[in-house]
Amino acid sequence: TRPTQNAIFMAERVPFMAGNWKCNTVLPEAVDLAKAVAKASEKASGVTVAVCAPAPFLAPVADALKGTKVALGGQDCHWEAGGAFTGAVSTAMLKSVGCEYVLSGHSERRSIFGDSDADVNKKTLKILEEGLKCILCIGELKEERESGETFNVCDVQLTEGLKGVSAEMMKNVVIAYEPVWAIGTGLTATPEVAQETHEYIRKWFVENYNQEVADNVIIQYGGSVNDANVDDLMACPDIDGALVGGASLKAESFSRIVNFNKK
Ligand SMILES: O=C[C@H](O)COP(=O)(O)O
Repeated sequence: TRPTQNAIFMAERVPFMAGNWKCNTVLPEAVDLAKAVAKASEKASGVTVAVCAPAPFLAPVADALKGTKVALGGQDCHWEAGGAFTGAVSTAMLKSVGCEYVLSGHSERRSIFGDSDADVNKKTLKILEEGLKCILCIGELKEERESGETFNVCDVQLTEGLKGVSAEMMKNVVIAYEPVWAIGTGLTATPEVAQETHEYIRKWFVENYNQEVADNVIIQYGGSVNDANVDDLMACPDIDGALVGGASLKAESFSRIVNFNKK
């Protein structure tokens, strides 16, 4: 565990590694991958592990993960409880198949499927209302980084995404900082660049919530995390885990990520 600097609350943030399989795998591959992740996680101590599987495979993946330490997550949800919303997945559905986590505001949902900050907020609130944990994804585009807008983008996405989320509710929220220019590109942010934004995000929680929330909130980094860069990223004081896309599809790589070397 990694103690934070504030001695008053003695917060200890347990590193959290989540694989986001996105729109990949077919059923047998998904089940095999889940089993491999479960096996790799057996020997990993002091780390929380989850996989966000494609919606059609959540139930069989849940079966494959039963009795293991790997939690299950959904990749997206609708903000309505249910009804005539063809193609949508409700939080009740996700809960009923054994999900503990749901992603909200992943950059691909924002950019490809048009999720606005208001939509992301509604999804976040619904996930929490359902009693699930929300991984709220934020991050800037390449142009925004180049024009010095990174912190401003994070501020807006946090402010809008967390509207109506109390300090108490924050116990069930994880933040995933994913600079969009680093997702699936092989262009990982350097540990220094990632740490700078993570530190900004943690301070944002001091200013907009309180020190206790800031000390306890898990902030994952996402964007081309792999077996070669995970140790350096995890050595940064404000990086508490990773949201992993491509490398989570390879059992060997994700296994190495889950069993990162603590520096
Ligand atoms: O949700 C995961 C992120 O989008 C990162 O994807 P990536 O590891 O393939 O860059």
